[in-house]
Amino acid sequence: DPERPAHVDGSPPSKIAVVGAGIGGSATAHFLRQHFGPEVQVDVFEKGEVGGRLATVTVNHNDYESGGSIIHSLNLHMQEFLKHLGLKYRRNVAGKTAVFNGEEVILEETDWYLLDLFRLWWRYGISFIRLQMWVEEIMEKFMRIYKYQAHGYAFSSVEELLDSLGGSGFINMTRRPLSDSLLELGVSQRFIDEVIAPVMRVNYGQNVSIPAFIGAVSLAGAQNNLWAVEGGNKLVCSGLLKMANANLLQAQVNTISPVQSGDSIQYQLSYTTATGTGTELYDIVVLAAPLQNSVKSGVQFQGFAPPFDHLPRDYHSTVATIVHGYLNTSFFGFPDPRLFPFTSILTTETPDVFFNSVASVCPVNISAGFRRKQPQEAGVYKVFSPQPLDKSQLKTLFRSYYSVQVTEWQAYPCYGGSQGMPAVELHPNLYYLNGIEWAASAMEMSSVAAKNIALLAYHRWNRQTDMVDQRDLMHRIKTEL
Ligand SMILES: Cc1cc2nc3c(=O)[nH]c(=O)nc-3n(C[C@H](O)[C@H](O)[C@H](O)COP(=O)(O)OP(=O)(O)OC[C@H]3O[C@@H](n4cnc5c(N)ncnc54)[C@H](O)[C@@H]3O)c2cc1C
Ligand SMILES: CC(C)=CCC/C(C)=C/CC/C(C)=C/CSC[C@H](N)C(=O)O
Repeated sequence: DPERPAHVDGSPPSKIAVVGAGIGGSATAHFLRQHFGPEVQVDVFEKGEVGGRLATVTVNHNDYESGGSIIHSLNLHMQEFLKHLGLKYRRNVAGKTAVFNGEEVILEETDWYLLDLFRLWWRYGISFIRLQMWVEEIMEKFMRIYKYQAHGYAFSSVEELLDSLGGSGFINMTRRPLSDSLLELGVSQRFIDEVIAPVMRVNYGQNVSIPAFIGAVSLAGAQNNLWAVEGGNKLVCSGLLKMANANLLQAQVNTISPVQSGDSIQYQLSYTTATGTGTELYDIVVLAAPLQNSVKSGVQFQGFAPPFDHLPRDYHSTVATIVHGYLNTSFFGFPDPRLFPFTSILTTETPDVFFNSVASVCPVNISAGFRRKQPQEAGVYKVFSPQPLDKSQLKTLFRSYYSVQVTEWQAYPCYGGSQGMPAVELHPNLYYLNGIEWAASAMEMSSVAAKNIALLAYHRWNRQTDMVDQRDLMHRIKTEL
């Protein structure tokens, strides 16, 4: 690559910038430190709060997750972070889920696993077993990434990364509607409408025409082996920045422009802080914030055009409303709240249903002896909806309430369509992390992308082409010591 500056003398970079201190940017800072060593200066720019889409709100002296909340037991980067940081797991407190179609509860969990299985089989045939096997197989292939990354392999694009894990099957899954894949698998339309669609609504606020790959990730997020971080998931971000010995700059990056200096290229970042503006030069830059207009990162590129004709479609608005009050169980067909057995209600795709889900939520610090509130008591609930709830909608869901806190997120990509993934390499030493969200948006996906970019930046800097985009990695790593 003639454009790429040679660092054949082996000199390490002296300054690296990361834009964004969500889980993607914080994990990038951590992995960059691991790979480039203790000498390099790592500056992390954050215009808002450390954590980004990992955030909490306080209700009645307790904190609750308002953004990214659950982590899968096989999300190994997130697990590693916890171990390194000495943070603790917070397990999901068991509770029962039901599906509501706007008029009545059409599916409910019971206390008996066998009875639930029997009911599912009775209603949907063997759809749920087929589905479980499908998700397991995808998870198993996805987990190859940890081995590849442990061996130091990197990928120059999201497509290359997915291809190495699941071949063209994975790439096709990013382009094909979930419903088509499931019907082909033999999953019944009724199961799709009554189970799959409600899961897609609660997790990604979208319908079953989202691509099959993100659909599979969403289904993994509905399994029962989930956890969160005691004290709040955002603690991982602040912990990683500290462990990486990164300099956190409370500033909005406005422009990034390449500057030729001798044989090499550096990047000038211009930024705004609370007290003024500044510029700074870096050898390597990682952009760990979505670039779509609706997300308002505000970053402009000057002096070059990044290699996307146009960015894929926009981000999807999801509103998280945290209510402290009394659930109106009558609305779900249970006039006596003492007889309401559910902690989460999911909804089907029905025109009049104005919310995606409502669930009783636990605080991020669960003390010993914690118990969920009964529906006849005042409790804390999280409602996901595409639009902010108006007064009458709140009155429909709650008999009365003490407080309402609303967070409007530009939450995840608007999935669908067959656009490709945004590039990872925007310029020789300028990388973009959040393209991976177009395959699937989750904490672990940003962490996988962070490790990949740190490895890629390291190999590119040292011109180690044999560690990038290698084929047949399963076979190769078996033969490596
Ligand atoms: C409501 C909700 C629920 C979710 N639930 C889950 C879940 O249960 N499990 C799961 O795994 N995932 C979940 N997710 C998805 C998950 O939260 C995201 O995929 C993940 O947090 C993305 O992290 P990130 O660091 O890549 O991006 P972000 O968290 O968006 O971080 C980007 C950061 O960059 C900063 N920034 C932007 N522009 C600039 C600039 N110009 N200069 C400086 N800083 C800038 C932003 O302020 C932000 O802090 C959920 C998301 C939402 C919104
Ligand atoms: C990346 C892989 C392989 C698995 C991740 C599975 C996972 C944890 C998916 C979560 C998806 C997601 C965006 C959930 C949002 S809503 C979460 C929860 N129901 C809530 O109430 O906040």
